[in-house]
Amino acid sequence: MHSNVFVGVKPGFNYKQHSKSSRFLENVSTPGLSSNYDYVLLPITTPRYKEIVGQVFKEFQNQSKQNWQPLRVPEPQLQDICIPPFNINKLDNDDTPSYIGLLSSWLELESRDPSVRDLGLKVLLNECKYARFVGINKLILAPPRDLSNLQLYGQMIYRLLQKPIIFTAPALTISISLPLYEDSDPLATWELWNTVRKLCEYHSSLTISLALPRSRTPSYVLNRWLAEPVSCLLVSSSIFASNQYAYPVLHKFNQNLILKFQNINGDSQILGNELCVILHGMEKYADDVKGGESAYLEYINYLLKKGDKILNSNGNRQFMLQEQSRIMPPLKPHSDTLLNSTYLTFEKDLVKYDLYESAISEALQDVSSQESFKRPIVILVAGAGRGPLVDRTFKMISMLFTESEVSLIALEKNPQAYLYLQKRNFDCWDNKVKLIKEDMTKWQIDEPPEKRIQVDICISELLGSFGCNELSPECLWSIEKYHSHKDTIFIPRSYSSYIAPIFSPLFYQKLLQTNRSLEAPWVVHKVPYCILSSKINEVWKFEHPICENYVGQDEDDCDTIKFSHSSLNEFKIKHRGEVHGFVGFFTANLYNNIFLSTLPDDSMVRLKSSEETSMHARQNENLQLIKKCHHTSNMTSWSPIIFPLKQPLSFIDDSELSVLMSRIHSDTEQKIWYEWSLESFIYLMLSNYGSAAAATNMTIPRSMAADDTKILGRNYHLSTTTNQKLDNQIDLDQDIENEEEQGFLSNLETGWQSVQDIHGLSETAGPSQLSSINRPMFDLKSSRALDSANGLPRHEDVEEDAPEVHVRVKTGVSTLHNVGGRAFSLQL
Ligand SMILES: C[S@@+](CC[C@H](N)C(=O)[O-])C[C@H]1O[C@@H](n2cnc3c(N)ncnc32)[C@H](O)[C@@H]1O
Repeated sequence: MHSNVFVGVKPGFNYKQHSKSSRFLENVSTPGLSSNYDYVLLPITTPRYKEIVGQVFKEFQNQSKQNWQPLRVPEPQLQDICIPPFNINKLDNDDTPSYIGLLSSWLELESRDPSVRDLGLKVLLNECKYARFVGINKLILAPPRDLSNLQLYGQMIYRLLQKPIIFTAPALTISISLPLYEDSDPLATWELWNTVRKLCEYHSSLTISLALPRSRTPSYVLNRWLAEPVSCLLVSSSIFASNQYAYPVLHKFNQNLILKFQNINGDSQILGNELCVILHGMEKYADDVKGGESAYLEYINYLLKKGDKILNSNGNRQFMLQEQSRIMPPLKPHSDTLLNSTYLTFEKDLVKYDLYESAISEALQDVSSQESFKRPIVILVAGAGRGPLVDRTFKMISMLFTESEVSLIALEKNPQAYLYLQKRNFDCWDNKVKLIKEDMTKWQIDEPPEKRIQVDICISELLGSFGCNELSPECLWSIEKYHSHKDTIFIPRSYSSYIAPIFSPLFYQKLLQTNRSLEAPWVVHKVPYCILSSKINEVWKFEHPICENYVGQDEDDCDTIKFSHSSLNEFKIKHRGEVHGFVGFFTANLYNNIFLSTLPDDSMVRLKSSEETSMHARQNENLQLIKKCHHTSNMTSWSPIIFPLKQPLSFIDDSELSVLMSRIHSDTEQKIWYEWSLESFIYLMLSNYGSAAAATNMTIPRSMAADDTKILGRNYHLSTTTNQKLDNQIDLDQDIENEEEQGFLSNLETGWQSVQDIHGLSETAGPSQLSSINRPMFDLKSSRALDSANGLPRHEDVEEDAPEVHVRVKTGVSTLHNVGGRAFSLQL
């Protein structure tokens, strides 16, 4: 099995020499290595094309002073192209590498001069046309140079994406190259990308190529990128260290970073987006490392193979299953008839049934030891499906009881599943199971109470991805009301639902693209998302029997009270971002200490406390019920559910999100549904309160502290190679064996340098024809007058000794989603 990550190289060559000799670059690509890589990254056009276009543009400018004419940009000629117009369509078994194209980086798509922008777009179109002709489908584009014009850049990209040359199948992918992060502001490059992507309305042909950093990536930055459509990882030879044998190796944090992308690659294939690791600059240090240029390639191939092995190991069942990523509507087993194939999928999850078996066994033992239970003990499997829980119960009963001591009933409303049960009863259970084809909410309800069957143990699995979303509470209430006594045991005896705000651009993009409702919950399988909060909140809990918990309630109100819940949840979020919705999980207590959990591993969960506890909790933070939870190991039955937001909501550093989640049970409308909404806040510390202008000592979130149009790092800001432990830093080194490193080969290169190298920007002058000679590339200076030490307004601007007031300021609010169940509801 292979993780499907490809390897690409950008060969080192001299553009000028190339343009003179007009040899195609494939002939100068590194000889003898082609079997080790799948792609060659090459510019579409040569510097000669730039010169010709520049000349045409000058003439256009001169001419249009007298007589305006539309700008005509010539298409590249044979001498202007780097990739040959032949031998491109590969045969299936051919392993000659394919091409990834580099679009011209000298264009100024964000220029304030409309004719410069127009020129840029026309050149890009010419290059895309040629790329399509030769069968290239992935093209890398340089980021904007000047962030103050980011909207203009985004506008040009969007115009390009609207052209049939891009979207006609097979669609071209335009991938913007960016450093994975910047030391000075780790989320700045993500923010740049996020702005462009939003301007382009989450266009599915727009992806990113990330230049790997030299230093350890903070985990919150990496997690953000792992949820994005990353098509290429750009690996500069300068980020390699050399091991004790002088071979080039990557630092462990970058090995692990590649492994994480490798793991998620299948998930990002929701876009058909395959990941490619592109090596560049190998020629630079070829003489300094053992094995020369090929050593880099061998190393990357070795790393990816090693990654495949780790991901295919026994502990990673999900990866082995290699299932396609999917977004599905939640099942409605109460009102719909499930398919045979759906049952088959349920039944593959042996872990779940093993846990049920343990719970059943413990419950049976408890019951058998209690005098209060009359014989025969009546056991009901409510919603038996094709019988996996009946199987397990039958097995336990046979071990613990004689035939006359127990009566086993399997109740199922699905007529086809019922046929299956009949066959199994005959084949496997000696016809000893009493089968009932009935809806459990209607079962014997019209019979006089003394004629209704009373059950001692009720076993069910009516749980959805959010716990209560397959109407387990309502269905089991019927059993409780009509068929239980005070000692009836319910398996599960309780289940809780949880939510957390998430960032999931791919999920949002897919819903937009496929015209699916942004107001309905969706079950997502292998769709990357990133939980934004440090905690996951329990929103409500159902316990069986239900009525014990409602002693003293008016019987008439009972249904509504039991099944409707509203929960207001607060989430603190440290780093700025974008919320696309809320992910939902559940845990269930089957019996005694036996639990199922779909919560992610190592999640910190804030448990729902009673009103009384939460009052104390407010007074004393330590009383908060926080617990570390894990996913039930290797349990595959449930994928998370996502409650989307119609409009993603942006928030800044140190924000607080307040989320309303409601479960509404309406007897009059005979349905249940969920509604949700969101508000965002920040806290400000104001002094001289009352004087609106005097906001001092503000706890300014980093994203506000600098002029947000110019927040990226300086002109090739030099990253420090410190290994200092940042908050939230990843430390994934445990499972990678130790490799001796003897320091980096060069100390001077950053992600920006890598992006510059990829586009050949260090070798060419700036776009001289377009009046920007000697201007720094990516001139992303911060412009606001800030105290350089702490990013706050300068001290002289701040009034001292003013009284301080903490203010909670609302920064955003969403609409209420799925009002009245208009997009999604469950029929009773
Ligand atoms: C999630 S499936 C589980 C089936 C089975 N226990 C298993 O583990 O494969 C839920 C089953 O309950 C049945 N079901 C749901 N609501 C029901 C109801 N009100 N009355 C009877 N059966 C119901 C469905 O038809 C389905 O077969």
